Amino acid sequence: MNELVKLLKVHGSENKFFILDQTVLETLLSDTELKQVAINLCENTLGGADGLLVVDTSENCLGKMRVINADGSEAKMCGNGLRTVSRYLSEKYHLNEFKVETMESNLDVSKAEDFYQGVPAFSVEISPISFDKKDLPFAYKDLTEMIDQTVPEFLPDQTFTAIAVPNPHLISFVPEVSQLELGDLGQNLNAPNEYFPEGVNVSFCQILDTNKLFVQTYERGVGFTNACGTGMSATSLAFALLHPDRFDPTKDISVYNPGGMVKTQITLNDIKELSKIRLIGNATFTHEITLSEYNLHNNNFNEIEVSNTGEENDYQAFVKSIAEN
Ligand SMILES: N[C@@H](CCC[C@H](N)C(=O)O)C(=O)O
Repeated sequence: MNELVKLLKVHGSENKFFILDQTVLETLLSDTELKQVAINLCENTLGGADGLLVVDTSENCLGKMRVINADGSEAKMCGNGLRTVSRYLSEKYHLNEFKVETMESNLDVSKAEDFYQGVPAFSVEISPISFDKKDLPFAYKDLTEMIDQTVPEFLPDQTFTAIAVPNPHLISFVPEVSQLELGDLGQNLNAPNEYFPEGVNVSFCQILDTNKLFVQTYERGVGFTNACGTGMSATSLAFALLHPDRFDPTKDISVYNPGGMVKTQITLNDIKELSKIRLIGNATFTHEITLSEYNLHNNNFNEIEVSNTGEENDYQAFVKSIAEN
C-alpha cells in the first residue's frame, strides 16, 4: 500500500478527467472508494474535472473504461474520455488500433493524425445507437421515440430529439444557443422529473454551415461542460437525419464547442440505429500526479506530486488557430 501510483489529468476539448489505471494497483478500489475519489478529485484537485475514467483489465479488449461523473454517478460511456483512455492504452501497449471495453459494448479505437503540432488525436467508435424510449429512458405522451418533437413543457419554440449512444442525450437545433435556457432545462431534467427519470445530457446545436456545427451541452452528473463527446456524436447523427440539405455525407463534420473542435463521421443506414458514428479529436495529457496507494485508498490528495506535461500550450495554440479560421 505504500507503493507510488500515478494518475493523469487529461482532456478532450477541455472536457476534463482524471485517469486512474486500476490494473497497476496492489488492491483495487471498491466502487464506494471510486465514487468518493471521483467526487473529491473533480471538486478539489488541480482545478477540478468533469469525471474520473477508470482503466480496468478486459477479457476481450486491450482494456476496459469505466466513467464516473463528478457527482459520483456512473455513466455508460464518455466519448471525449474514450479518446484519452485510448491514447493511454496505446502508449502503454505500443498499439495504434484496438478495442476498448465499455459498459455496453467493445468499441474500435485508433490513433488519428495529430490535430495540430503537439496535439495528439484519436478516433473512436460511438455505439450502440437507440431511439427507443426504454433505452433513454424517457416518458412523454405515448411516444416510443422522440424525434424533432415539439415539447412545450421543455421550451415552447424548439423541437427535441432523444438518442442513446448508449448514454442518454436530448438534442435541440437552435438559431443561437441560449446558455440560460440550456442551463434551466438541463437542471430541470436532471432533478427528479417525469420525463427523464434517470436524467439526460442536454445539447443545443447551432448549424453554422454545411457540416459545421456549434454544440454546447449541460451534462447529467456534472452540469455545463466545455464539450461532451457522446453529445456531439449524437447531435451529428440527429443533424444528418434531420438536416439532409446541410449534410454532406462524403465529408467529416466539424463540431465546434466551448473547449475547441472535434470531427465526427456519420454513415447513415436505412435502419437509423445501424448508422455508424466516429468521433475524432484531441487526447491531451496535462498533468501527471504521483501519490501513495495508501493515500489514494484514503481519498487523501493533500500529499501529491504534480508534474505539468506542457501539452496544454500546444492545445491552446490549436484553439487559437481554429478561432482565426
Ligand atoms: N463527457 C462525456 C459524457 C459523460 C457522461 C455523461 N455525463 C452521462 O452521465 O451520460 C462525453 O464526452 O461523452
